[in-house]
Amino acid sequence: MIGYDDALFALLQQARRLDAVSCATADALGKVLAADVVSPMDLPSFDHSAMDGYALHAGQTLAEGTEHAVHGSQAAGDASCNSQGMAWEIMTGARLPEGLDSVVPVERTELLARQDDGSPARIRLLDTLNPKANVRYAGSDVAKAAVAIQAGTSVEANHVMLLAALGVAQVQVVRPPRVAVICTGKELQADLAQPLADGQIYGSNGPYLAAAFAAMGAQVCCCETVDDTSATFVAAVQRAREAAADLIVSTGAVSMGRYDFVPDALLELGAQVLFHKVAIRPGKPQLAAMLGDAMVFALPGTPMAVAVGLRFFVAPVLRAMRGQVPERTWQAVLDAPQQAKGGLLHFLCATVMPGSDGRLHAHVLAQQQPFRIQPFAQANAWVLLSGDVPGDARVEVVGLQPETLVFGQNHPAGAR
Ligand SMILES: Nc1nc2c(c(=O)[nH]1)N[C@H]1C(S)=C(S)[C@@H](COP(=O)(O)OP(=O)(O)OC[C@H]3O[C@@H](n4cnc5c(N)ncnc54)[C@H](O)[C@@H]3O)O[C@H]1N2
Ligand code: MOO
Repeated sequence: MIGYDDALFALLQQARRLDAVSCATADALGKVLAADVVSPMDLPSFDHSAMDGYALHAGQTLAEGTEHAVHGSQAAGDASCNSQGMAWEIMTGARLPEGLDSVVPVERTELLARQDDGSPARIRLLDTLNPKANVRYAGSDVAKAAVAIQAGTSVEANHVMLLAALGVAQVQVVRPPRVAVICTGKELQADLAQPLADGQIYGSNGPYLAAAFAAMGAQVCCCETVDDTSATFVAAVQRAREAAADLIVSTGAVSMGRYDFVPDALLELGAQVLFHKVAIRPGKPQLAAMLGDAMVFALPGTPMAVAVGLRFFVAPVLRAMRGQVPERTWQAVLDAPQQAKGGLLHFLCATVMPGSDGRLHAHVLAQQQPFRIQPFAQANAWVLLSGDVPGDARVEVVGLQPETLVFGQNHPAGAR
């Protein structure tokens, strides 16, 4: 049976980079940059004041107590002007008059005389003033032609602020991957508004995958529930191919039972199987294949096998398809010993929080049979284990959702 690392390697070798498309900056949230954003201008674009006060030419330095005639006033939005070698009243954000190199805050001056219109005419410095004091220089944040944001960055609100400041109206982003979701099982009731018939269960894998893919910026082009026959599954796969799905993700019918037809159906369709069964828990019966250009993830139907398949197989492939570097894992200290069957990599739902010692601490949630969904709903992280470990051992952890680098706190404190 193939191990997790080899299975992931086989998948990543098949992952194709998605094309780039142009996108308005305002619509880029959650999309991944396909190319570096090169700054079209200096930011700030001109030298300006960081304080309300007076702009002066300090040269070397201006001594405390020196007096200066004030020639004019410069506010944010005013065009460039020549200082004519005198001091200027200046507002925060205003362009520095030519010939001046420093700003003294108004509260560090004494007003000695006013013009007839009440504007300042003469000031005295209460402190020594050094050149460059309280001036924000052009290009000191981002220089023109410098890389402002790197390709592979997932655009968040902080990036939108920088793009807007640079006047970047359009960015090149990776086109959203198209994903088809096919849930198998005649026991599944896909309509949550309907009562359950005898033997039925509500299908939770389909809504979960649709929500998780939407959160990952993928476009779910089909989401179908089919019965336990190969014919309906094959027809659904063909519809997914006609919809040009990049990924086809099925759940169920991939294990050892009489109705586990997915492996044979995929072979009949001409799929090239990359692996079937991986040394992990949960999710061992997982199968992955190539069907033409489409990657097929045939996940076991058990809900936690689906969650693991998405988090640890599909999500890394999506990152590679978008040109993103592999996600890193974090180290946390376990608060209690854990038993994990040797030879299998175990993925366990946990709450991970920073402790007062500055380290991350992981609490593995109780009752983690793969059919149980409640611990998943209470967790904020996954713990990776490959054998028995004592309490206080350091273990690898990742955020519960793909793309999360920090551990959210979207659960009540009582969940522990
Ligand atoms: N003899 C063996 N039996 C099983 C083995 C094995 O090695 N030998 N492996 C077990 C493991 S591990 C898993 S995981 C499951 C995987 O089975 P399938 O992929 O064939 O999945 P199903 O049998 O169709 O479903 C499993 C389970 O999940 C429920 N399910 C299915 N789809 C959904 C859905 N959309 N929403 C909610 N729940 C769903 C389904 O009703 C079953 O309870 O096989 C073990 N058996
Ligand atoms: O692979 Mo499983 O252990 O029932 O999810």
